[in-house]
Amino acid sequence: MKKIAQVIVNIPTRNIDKAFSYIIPDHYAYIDIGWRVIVPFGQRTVEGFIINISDISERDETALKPITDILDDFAWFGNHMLKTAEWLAEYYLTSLAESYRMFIPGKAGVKTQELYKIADSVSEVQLAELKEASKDNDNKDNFKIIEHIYKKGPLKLSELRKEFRHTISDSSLEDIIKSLLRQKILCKHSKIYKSGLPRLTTVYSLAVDAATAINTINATSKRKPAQLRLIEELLKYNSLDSSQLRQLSITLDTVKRLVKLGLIHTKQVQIIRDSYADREFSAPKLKPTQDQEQVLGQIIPAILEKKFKSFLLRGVTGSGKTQVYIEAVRTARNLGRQAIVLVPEIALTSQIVSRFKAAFNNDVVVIHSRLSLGERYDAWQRLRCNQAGIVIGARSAIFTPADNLGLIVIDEEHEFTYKQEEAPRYHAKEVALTRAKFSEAVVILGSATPSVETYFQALQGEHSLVCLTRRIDSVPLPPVTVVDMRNELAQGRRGVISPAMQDMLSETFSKGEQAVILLNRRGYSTFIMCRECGHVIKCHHCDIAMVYHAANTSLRCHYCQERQAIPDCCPVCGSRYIRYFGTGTQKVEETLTQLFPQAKIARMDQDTTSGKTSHEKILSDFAKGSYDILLGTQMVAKGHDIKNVTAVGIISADTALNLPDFRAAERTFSLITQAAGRAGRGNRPGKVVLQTYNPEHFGILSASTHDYETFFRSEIKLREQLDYPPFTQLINICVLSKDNTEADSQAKAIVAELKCTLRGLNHTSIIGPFPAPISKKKDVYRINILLKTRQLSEVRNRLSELKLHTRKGIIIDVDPLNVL
Ligand SMILES: Nc1ncnc2c1ncn2[C@@H]1O[C@H](COP(=O)(O)OP(=O)(O)OP(=O)(O)O)[C@@H](O)[C@H]1O
Ligand SMILES: [Zn+2]
Ligand SMILES: [Zn+2]
Repeated sequence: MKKIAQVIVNIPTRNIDKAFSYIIPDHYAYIDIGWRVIVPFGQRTVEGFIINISDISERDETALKPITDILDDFAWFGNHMLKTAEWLAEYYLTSLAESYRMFIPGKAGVKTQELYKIADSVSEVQLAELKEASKDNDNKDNFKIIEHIYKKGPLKLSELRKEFRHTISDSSLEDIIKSLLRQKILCKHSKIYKSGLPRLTTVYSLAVDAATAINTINATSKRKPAQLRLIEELLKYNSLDSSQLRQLSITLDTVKRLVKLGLIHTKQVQIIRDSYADREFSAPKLKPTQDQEQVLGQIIPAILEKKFKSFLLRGVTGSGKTQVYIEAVRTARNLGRQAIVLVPEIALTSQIVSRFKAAFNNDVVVIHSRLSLGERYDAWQRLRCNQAGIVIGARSAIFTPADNLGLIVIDEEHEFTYKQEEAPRYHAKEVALTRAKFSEAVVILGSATPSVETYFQALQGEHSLVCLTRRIDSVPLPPVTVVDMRNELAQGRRGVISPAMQDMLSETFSKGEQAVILLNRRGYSTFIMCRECGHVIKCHHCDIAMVYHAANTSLRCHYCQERQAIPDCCPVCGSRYIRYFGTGTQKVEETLTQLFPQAKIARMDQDTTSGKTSHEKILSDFAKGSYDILLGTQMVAKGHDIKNVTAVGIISADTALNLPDFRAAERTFSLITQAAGRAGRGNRPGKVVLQTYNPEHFGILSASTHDYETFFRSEIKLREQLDYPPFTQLINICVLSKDNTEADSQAKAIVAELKCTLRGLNHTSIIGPFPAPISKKKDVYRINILLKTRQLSEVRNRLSELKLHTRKGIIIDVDPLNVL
C-alpha cells in the first residue's frame, strides 16, 4: 500500500510553518523519515525533508501530489538530527525550514533555474504554420525566438538575451516571451540542480597485459612512440587520471586510440577533496600530566559508558586543556564513535587544528568559512563513508550530519561567537547539549573563564565540574601590574603608553623576547566629539558614532560603511575645537615606533586582516619570531600558545565596561584574563601591565590576580539582585521599520498583545518598548521589547501561539547575548 510523507519544504520564508503531505510513489517505496526529496510546491519544484510517514487514505490518493525525486541514496537526517532540528525551531521560535536547513551544507541541496521551452502541446504542423505566418514582418522576431528554442532545447532568459542582443532589445524580448507564454506556445520549465554534487574524474588503466598491448600497437599503428610511452607510464603508475596525463604530456587522442583498441579500461571515480591533504603537521607526543590524568579519569569513563553527560573543564590559561580534548577524542574514536570539536574562529585557532591534525592525521576534517560548497559536501562525505571521524569547525559545525556521535568539545565556551546573530539565533552550546542528549554523547565545555551562566549551571550540578588549577610544569601565572591612568594624567603624563608599560617592553626586547599589546578598539581614534558642546558626529543612517580612519582621513560607519569627510568645525555650534577622541591601533603603533624604533610590529585588527589568510599568516609569522610585538584588538588575546611571549600590555582595559550591557563586567574580566594568559607560557616568566581608569572595579581587580572564583562570587550576587541571567532568562523582541512612528505604534501594539498573552504568569516581566541602543541601523528604526522570565518554556509556548515569529519586521532572540 502507498504511504504519505510529511515534508518540510526548504523555503526560508517565515510564514510557512508546517509540514505538507505528499504521496510516496511505488518506485520510492523504500524511502523513509530523514530523506531529502524533491516535491512540487505551488508553481515551483523544491527540496524537502521527510519528517514523518503515515498510511494513505482514499481521499489523500486523489488530493495529494507525489514526491518527484530523491536527493541522496540514504537518509540525510539521522533520528537525533531530526529531533535536534525540531527542538531548535521550538526553542528559538524560528520556522521549521530555517532550523532543518542548518544541517545542509549551504542550507540547500538544490538550486532551481527557470527555463523556457516549447510547450508539449505545440505540434510540428503548428510550428510550420507559425513559420508561414512569420513571413509577415510583424511576427519575424517571434518566430526567430521559437526557432532558436526549438533547435537548442530549454533556455534561460539570459541565454536568449545573449543570442539576440544585436537584433532584439531586452524589453521587446521580454514582451515577446510573455506573449508566447500567454499563447501557450512557450512554457516555463524549472530545472533543478543538485548542489555540491560529487566531482568525478576518469581513471585509465591497462585492460590487457603489457606484452599484448605492445604487440597490438606495433601491429596496428604508425604513431607508435606516444602510445608506447602511455603503456610504459601505465605500467609504472598502475592507473592515471586526466590531470596526471596532462602532466605527462600525453594527449587524450593517444588515450582514446588505445581505448578503441581495447587495450585500456576507463572508469569514473569520485574525487573527494581534502583541503588539508598536502599539509604536514607535527607536534610532540605528550604524556598526560598528573593533573590531566586526574581530569581524564573522570571524563573517559563517561565516554566509555555511551550515555549523555556534560563536563565543564575549567583550566587556567596554559594548563593543557587541548591535550585533555585530544585524549577524550581518542577514546571516542577507539569506540568507533565520531567527535565534533568547536572552536570560536578557525583563523585564530590554527594551533589547535595543527595539534589535532598531528594527533589524528586524515581522521580530522576541518570546516571553515573559506571552503567551497563542494569542499563542504566532501568533508561531510568523508565522514559518511568513514574516511574521517573528527570534525573541527566554528559554531555551524555543530550541525555536521554525523550519525554516530560520541563526543562534542566546545573550546573557549565563554566566547560570544558561539551565538549566531541571524535566524535561527542559536547558541552552539545549547545545540550541543541537546544534540548530545539525543545521541547519548558526552559534552566537554572548556575555558579558563567560563561564562557566568555555565559556571552557575555546573555549581547546580548540571555539568560535572573538572579543574586544571595549575599551568603545565607548574609554571606560575604572570603577575599583573595595574596602572591607574587617572594618576598618570594628574602627573601630566598623557601618553597612551605608561612608563611602567614602557619599562616592561624595553626589558622584554633586550632579552629577545616578544610582547602582545591589546587594545579593545579599532581604527586610529574612534569617534569625533566637539569639546565645546559635546556633539558627537554620528552616521545619518545608523545613529552610531562614525569612526575616524587615518588611512584615508575620513569617517566611516562600521554598520553601513557610509563615509563622510572630517568637518573643520562643529556642525551644531560652529566651534573649531572638534577633536579626535579615543585611541586606536594605528595611533598606538605610531607611539610604539617612536619609543622602540628597532621593534618590528605586527598589527592585527579588522582593517589589516580583511584579506584571506591574514589572521593565520600574522599569527604564524609572529610565532616564528618575525615580529617583536603583536598589537591589536580582542583577537590578539585568543587561544595562542607562543613560548617566547613573556610580556602582555593591556592599554585600555575598561572600554568594554562602558557598554550598555549587563554582561559588560564579564566581558571585561574574561578579555583581560585571556590576554594576560598569553604571557610566560614557556620556561621564562611572564609579566603583564594593565592600564585602566577603573582600578577598583571588581572585574579588573580579580582579572589582575587571575582569580575566577572571586570574580564569579561578586558577579553572581549582582545578577541575583538585578534578576538577570542565570536567575532569569531573556527574550528580546526587536521591532523594525523604516518609519519611526510606525515602529513605535507597532511596538506598543505588541506590548499590549504580550500583556494579554502572558497574563497570570509569575516571575515574568515585560520591559519596554524602548529604542534599541543602536536605535537606527541602515535607515531602519529599531525598538526593543525585553521579556525577563523564570518560566521560559511557558513563555515560549505562549509566544509560539501568538505566531509573532512569522510576522514581518520582527526579530525574536531567545537568550540574547547582544541587545544592541
Ligand atoms: N602533558 C603535557 N606535557 C607537556 N606539555 C604539555 C602537556 N599538555 C600540554 N602541554 C603544553 O602546554 C601548553 C599549554 O597547553 P594548551 O595550549 O592546551 O593550554 P590551554 O589550557 O588550552 O590554555 P588557554 O586556555 O590559555 O588556551 C602547550 O604548549 C602544550 O603543548
Ligand atoms: Zn559643538
Ligand atoms: Zn551607518
